[in-house]
Amino acid sequence: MIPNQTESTELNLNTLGWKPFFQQQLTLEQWEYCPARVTAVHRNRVELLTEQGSAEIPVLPNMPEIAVGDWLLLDGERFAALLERQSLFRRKAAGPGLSEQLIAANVDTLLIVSSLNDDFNLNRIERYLALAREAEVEPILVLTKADLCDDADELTRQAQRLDPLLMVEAVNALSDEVIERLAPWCGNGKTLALMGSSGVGKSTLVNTLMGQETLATGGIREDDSKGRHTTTGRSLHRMGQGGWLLDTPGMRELQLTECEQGVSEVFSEITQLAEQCRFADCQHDNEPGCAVQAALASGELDPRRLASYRKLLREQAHNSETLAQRRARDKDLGKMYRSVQNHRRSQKGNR
Ligand SMILES: Nc1nc2c(ncn2[C@@H]2O[C@H](COP(=O)(O)OP(=O)(O)OP(=O)(O)O)[C@@H](O)[C@H]2O)c(=O)[nH]1
Ligand SMILES: [Zn+2]
Repeated sequence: MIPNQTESTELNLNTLGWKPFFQQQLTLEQWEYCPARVTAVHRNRVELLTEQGSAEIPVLPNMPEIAVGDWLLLDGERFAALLERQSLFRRKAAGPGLSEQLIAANVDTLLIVSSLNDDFNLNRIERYLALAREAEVEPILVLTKADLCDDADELTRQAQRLDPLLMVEAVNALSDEVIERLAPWCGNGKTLALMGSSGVGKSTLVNTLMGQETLATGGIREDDSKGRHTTTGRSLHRMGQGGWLLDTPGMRELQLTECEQGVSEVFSEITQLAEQCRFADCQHDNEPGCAVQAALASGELDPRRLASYRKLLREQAHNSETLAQRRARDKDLGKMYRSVQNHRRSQKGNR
């Protein structure tokens, strides 16, 4: 594969998103290997970027499952190791097989995109926040269509109340001002992903953030020889300011699976109250000594928050059920194999 000119001249480990977290994982002998960032995962090959430019390796049966954004080590042109991930988005795979699907690895920041028109919905924002927390990625809330909204300030305040530490940016996604507002998360080596429902302005944001670089690197879409738009296989795109935009269809429509921890973190005030309930298994309905009900009664806790918390817990439980069941089965099977092996070993020993 011929390396793209722009890329090969600008790429180094820092611009690719390499961090001390990855460096620290290397064993002495691995210092000789070449670190490579995964830009696309296909059924039988993985596309990569190294300091030397684009590369490709085949997917072999003995390799671990690889996600876009992963860091690999190459021994020459061969896969040598997958480095531990700093963050990971995953979901239950579609179809009859109940396996997990890796969506995106080593994302630094998740842009939660929500528009300030009819789409504005605190419960939905909370769902995305739970996904970000579960994946251990810093969320930034981007409220689009500020130019079309009369009460942008009030809605921004409502969103900010979800979490005083959350970065909230109300923007016009069509304007270049966005580039400056989001610059802290788009710089050299930073990896960004975005999530949000249909029509909120995700593509618009992507186009604005990609800027001229879209043309320089091939970007999200390329014209084929007949002038038609074709989507390239690559899911990791260089932004105008040097960062990377990780954009896969799976990322945009991620569901809550096995997200209990993430949900608890987003609703930390409820989790903390629940610890003060008299009964450890309190359902916060009519039990005596329920701190959650007491906080509702005193006005300290917003009833919307409790309803949203319960809904998200139910949702994630429903989506995870089959996965959890499958895991339990695997565990039982593992136990059986081990006990059979132990039995065989002890029989051999007796001979
Ligand atoms: N005035 C204004 N229009 C916007 C803004 N953001 C998006 N739009 C418009 O809203 C429409 C939908 O935006 P898209 O970027 O296609 O939305 P999307 O989230 O990518 O939608 P899907 O592709 O369905 O997921 C387009 O017509 C945009 O031009 C904004 O901040 N201000
Ligand atoms: Zn309670």
